[in-house]
Order: sequence, then structure tokens, then C-alpha cells
Amino acid sequence: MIKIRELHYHYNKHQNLFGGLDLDLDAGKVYGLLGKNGAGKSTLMRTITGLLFPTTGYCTVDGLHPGRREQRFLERLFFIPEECYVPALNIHRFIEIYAPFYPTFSEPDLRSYLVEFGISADRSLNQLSFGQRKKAFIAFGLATKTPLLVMDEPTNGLDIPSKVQFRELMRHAATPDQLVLLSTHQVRDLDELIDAVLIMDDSRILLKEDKSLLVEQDPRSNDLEFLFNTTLNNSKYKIR
Ligand SMILES: Nc1ncnc2c1ncn2[C@@H]1O[C@H](COP(=O)(O)OP(=O)(O)OP(=O)(O)O)[C@@H](O)[C@H]1O
Repeated sequence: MIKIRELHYHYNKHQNLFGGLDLDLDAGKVYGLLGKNGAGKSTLMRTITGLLFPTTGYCTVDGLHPGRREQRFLERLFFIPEECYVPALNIHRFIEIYAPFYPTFSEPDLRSYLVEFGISADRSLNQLSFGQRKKAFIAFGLATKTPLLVMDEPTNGLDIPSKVQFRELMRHAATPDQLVLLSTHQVRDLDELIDAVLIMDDSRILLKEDKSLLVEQDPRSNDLEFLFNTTLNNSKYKIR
């Protein structure tokens, strides 16, 4: 579904990120993108979602170039950034305005996710706390059922019960052919959800592998913190 070839991205003349990255990500999987601060996770996600344009090389999603921001692409993507900037609208009004952009959107599902997170649709989005906004956005994003769902640090700012609810919702809400790409530093929050692991360092992919295969090779890989540290320490893994 996602195809990246020879990708370079320059924020400025001193920052040459990705070094000609090639990467393929398949539909029907939840990818966990792990990396230290500054590894390039957000830049990669912003390239995939069309918020940044490759300096050279390309990225396509189902053959569409995100940077062109065609309707066919935009209705297939929902991006939940780490910090959600929200309009001064209550959630009912937000749904009226934004749901029509997503042909696969399910309002009953959104209402049930909001109930699950304990957020009233009467509330104005800009009067919610950081974590409540995030939950409202996550609920909306899951309800869009877009083929591509990208989340930057989804559990950051969520309280402990909400993290549990998030995992539960993800288990039920993610559709079988959906590609979910999520970045996290809080691997223990998400390790049960992740089907495949992407580990980045210095804007390179050190590891891309299905978790089940990694666990088969070494049961300790079930612990993503262990896998992350091992990968960074010996960088023996190569992208396939
Ligand atoms: N707006 C910018 N201008 C210049 N350099 C930037 C900009 N944004 C990010 N960078 C640089 O690009 C590199 C990758 O940053 P990026 O935000 O993609 O990392 P990250 O893995 O998401 O980090 P974190 O885990 O801290 O969110 C870093 O070296 C960072 O300093």
C-alpha cells in the first residue's frame, strides 16, 4: 500500500534525512514505528501523509502521491498528530462538517467510542483538556475507517484507564485491510497491538519485521523495549 523509493528529505542544507530510503508497508497490519528522539519518525509520517514533500525520491499510497493532496488520497487517510489543534466547535458540529469527507465514516461507531472514552459530544473541542482532545480525535479517526490510519504518539497524554480503553478500541475498530502506522516511545502501552515493527535510527530503518517472526526467532522480542535496545545496540538487522 505504501511504497517509498530513494527518499531524501532536507529541512535545510545541513539536514539530509533518510539517505535514499526504500520502504514498503502492507495493508492489513499495525506497524509500530520506534526510534529515539530525532530519529525521523514524525518526518516520515508527515511525508506519508502529504504534509511534507520529498526533496528527491517518492512516496506513494495505493499509487497516489500524498503531496498532491488529491481527494482520492485524502478520503483514504486519517492522521492523528501528537498534538491535536482543534476548532472551536462542539463535537456534534465537528461531525457534521468533517464526517462527509470520509466515505467509510461510521457515526454510530464514533458515538460508542466517545461513550467509551467518557467524552460528551456536547463539549466544545477547544475547551477539552489535552488528553480529552486526543481521545476525541482518536475516536473520530477510528470511526473514519480509512484504509490508512497514521498516529503520532497516540497514547501520549492519555491517563492509565484511557490507555487500556485505547487498546480495546483499537482491537475492535481497526478493520482487517487497514494499514495502521503508529509511532510510540511508550512501547509497553502498545506492544500487544503491533503486528510489525519498524525501528528507526538517525533517519534510517534498522529493522522492519513481523513481530511473530521476531518472537519465533527470539521469544524475548515480545518485549519491544528489549527488541529496541538490542537492535540499536548491535544494528545486526537489515531491512528486507
Ligand atoms: N522544522 C524542522 N527544521 C529543521 N530540522 C528539523 C525540523 N523538524 C525536525 N527536524 C530535524 O529532523 C530530524 C528528525 O526529526 P523528527 O521530528 O522527524 O524526529 P522524531 O523521531 O519524530 O523525534 P521525536 O521522537 O522527538 O518526536 C531531527 O534531527 C530534527 O532535529
